[in-house]
Amino acid sequence: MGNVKYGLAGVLADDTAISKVMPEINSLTYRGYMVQDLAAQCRFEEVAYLIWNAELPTQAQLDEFNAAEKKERGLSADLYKVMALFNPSAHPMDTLRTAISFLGQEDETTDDSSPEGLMRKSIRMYATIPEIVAATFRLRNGKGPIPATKDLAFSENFFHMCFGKVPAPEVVKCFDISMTLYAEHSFNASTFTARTIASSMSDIYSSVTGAVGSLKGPLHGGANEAVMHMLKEMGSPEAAKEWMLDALATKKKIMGFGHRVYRSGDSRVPAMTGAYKKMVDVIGTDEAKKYWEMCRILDETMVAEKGIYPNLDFPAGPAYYLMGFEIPMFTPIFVVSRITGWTAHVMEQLADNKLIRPLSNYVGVAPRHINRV
Ligand SMILES: CC(=O)SCCNC(=O)CCNC(=O)[C@H](O)C(C)(C)COP(=O)(O)OP(=O)(O)OC[C@H]1O[C@@H](n2cnc3c(N)ncnc32)[C@H](O)[C@@H]1OP(=O)(O)O
Ligand SMILES: O=C([O-])CC(=O)C(=O)O
Repeated sequence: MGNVKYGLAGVLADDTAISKVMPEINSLTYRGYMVQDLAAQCRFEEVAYLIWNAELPTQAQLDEFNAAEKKERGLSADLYKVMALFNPSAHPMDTLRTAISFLGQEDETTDDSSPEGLMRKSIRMYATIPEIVAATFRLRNGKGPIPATKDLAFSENFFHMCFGKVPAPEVVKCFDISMTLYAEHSFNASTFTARTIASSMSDIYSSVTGAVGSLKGPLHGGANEAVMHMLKEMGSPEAAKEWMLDALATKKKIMGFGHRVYRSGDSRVPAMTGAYKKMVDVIGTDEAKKYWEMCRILDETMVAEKGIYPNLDFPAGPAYYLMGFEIPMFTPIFVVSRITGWTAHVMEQLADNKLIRPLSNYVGVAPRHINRV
């Protein structure tokens, strides 16, 4: 109605120099670098540095950055106590949201929004969120947390904290690529949530806590879990095409397909699918081949029937499953990466802040009086 842009579709809400989604050249750039190049040639730590500092690091800068991350590691005894009280059947996104909120209230500098203060808290969350997610994974399975080790790089350390060992290089590479691809994506719903919260001059932990709540939804980050539930429901490659045709006939949304900005394919999907395929070949089990084949059939059928392409959540979901993560851990793993983009946007918002407060188009009853006298 009128000038309302429902879902803010097509609205330019602010400027950003962090990333650019470029459907016209089927790419996405972080600080000007093509995400495909970053995925192929850089480790996630370098990408995190780039997102925050606008340039790729020299070796000396990277060493300093990694040392700063390692220094911020470690969860407090109080946070472990709180985590032990969580409802064991709660979704890990709910417990992660609460844990990040807890990090905020225990930080004496929460309200320091100087550039240095914001960067320190961003690095603190980048260091501690993987620990929270890994500890959650183990506690859910009746096992004690495994502390981080300073000898391993970011992705290897995450596997170590989850499983007590590091898998084959192709598996680690696939995970590291997923971290790079998930790190940042302009004004998606969770990032916009983070910026909106920051715009009232609230603190960065509040922004991230709100962003976690937004990412959880199945139309956004929660889709990587929904994809895997869908694959399990259909069960086999033989059933995949029929399942999808039935779903489309009954107007069901197919999880992991479609995107608000990309209309002819998500630029991150080829890099993620390539890494997923290499991992399938190395693992080589019937189960790995089965899910790969199901994905191939679903992709082919959806494009042929509706002209709708997979988004990053489509290959990422089964890739995480194959790495050994249970389904409710997939969206928290997305957070391990997206903390970089969210916090970069909070810093950008606060560097030149204007309160985010759009108008609404009122469609309720016309003005009226109470006539009690
Ligand atoms: C990391 C990420 O967050 S990526 C996104 C992850 N989310 C998903 O995978 C959930 C499934 N996908 C969707 O729900 C949607 O594609 C969204 C939410 C991502 C984008 O939604 P919008 O930009 O609002 O697109 P919209 O819903 O208007 O879709 C346009 C048309 O394509 C159809 N469509 C879009 N996605 C799908 C889908 N996954 N399955 C079936 N039909 C779809 C819509 O029904 C609509 O059809 P219509 O014009 O006949 O009504
Ligand atoms: O951009 C979006 O709307 C959703 C998305 O792909 C992301 O956040 O990575």
